[in-house]
Amino acid sequence: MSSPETPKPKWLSEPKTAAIVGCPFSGGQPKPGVDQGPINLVEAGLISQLSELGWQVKFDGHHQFEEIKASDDPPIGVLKNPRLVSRVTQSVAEVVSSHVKRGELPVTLGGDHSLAMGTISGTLSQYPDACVIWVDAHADINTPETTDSGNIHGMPVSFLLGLGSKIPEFSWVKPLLKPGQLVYIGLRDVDAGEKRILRENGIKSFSMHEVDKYGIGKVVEMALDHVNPQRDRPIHLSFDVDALDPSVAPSTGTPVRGGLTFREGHYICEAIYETGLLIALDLMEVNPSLADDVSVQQTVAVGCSLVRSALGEVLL
Ligand SMILES: NC(=[NH2+])NCCC[C@H](N)C(=O)O
Ligand SMILES: [Mn+2]
Ligand SMILES: [Mn+2]
Repeated sequence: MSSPETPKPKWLSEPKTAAIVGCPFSGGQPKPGVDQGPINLVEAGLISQLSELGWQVKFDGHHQFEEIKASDDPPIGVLKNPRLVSRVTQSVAEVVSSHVKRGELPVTLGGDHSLAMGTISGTLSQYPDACVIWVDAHADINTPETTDSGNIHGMPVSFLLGLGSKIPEFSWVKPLLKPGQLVYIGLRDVDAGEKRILRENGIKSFSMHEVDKYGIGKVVEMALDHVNPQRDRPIHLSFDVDALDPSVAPSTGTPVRGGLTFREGHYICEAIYETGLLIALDLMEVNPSLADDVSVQQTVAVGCSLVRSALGEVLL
């Protein structure tokens, strides 16, 4: 493959360093267990796997988030666990920002996808014109007005874009993301209100329909052409493991059939690595308490291999 041609990353320091940000957090959705995702990914050997790829790996342990008792965190409107999600994602934003600032590549392991409110805020605070490639079955762009579930993992993108009513609890989230900086791949379960938001804001998305129609190679190229036409902007890749088909990654909270194959998921990561522009990576929504042991192992292994692909593992 093309490892010799991979451009030297302009934004990463030498020796190239990956900073693992383990986020055992489940407050953005109702199913327990997703907080164990990062613990399982690290136990499966992710750190040594990345070292073998030639990265210095920094891991300061999984983040300990302050706890807020459910009774102290009643819903704000329909938003569930709002204070907890706000405080956790704010602290994640600070950690990610400090790694990006030092030229380290933060690899944030979720945990649920509300965490991306923090990771992307952190990246954009250092590189305001970075682009975001969001790989997911879902658009996670509900506002407090459109959400049916009240689960904040279905809303981080709208907060980052500054859409919807302003919730004082989340006033730390600055609307740093502009619609043209964002592109989706893998969508197939998008709520009616979200479809309207995507349309009204002209947000580019490649659903599974386009993946079927054009093939993943062309889709990634078109996605990059949209957010990064000159291939000169840093990239934040936010990968929700439920983008993969449930037959590939069964242990996740909101599986949707008809997803990316094993290779399509890895191809996205490989192609983004090849740009030499990746500065931050999220791997979210691995939930080891859902499904049987074999499925859990399979999902954790796929999670590790997606991260390896994004950090330069090649087939040949
Ligand atoms: N990160 C995820 N898995 N999000 C699923 C979101 C599902 C649904 N659209 C909601 O807003 O509740
Ligand atoms: Mn999802
Ligand atoms: Mn998601």
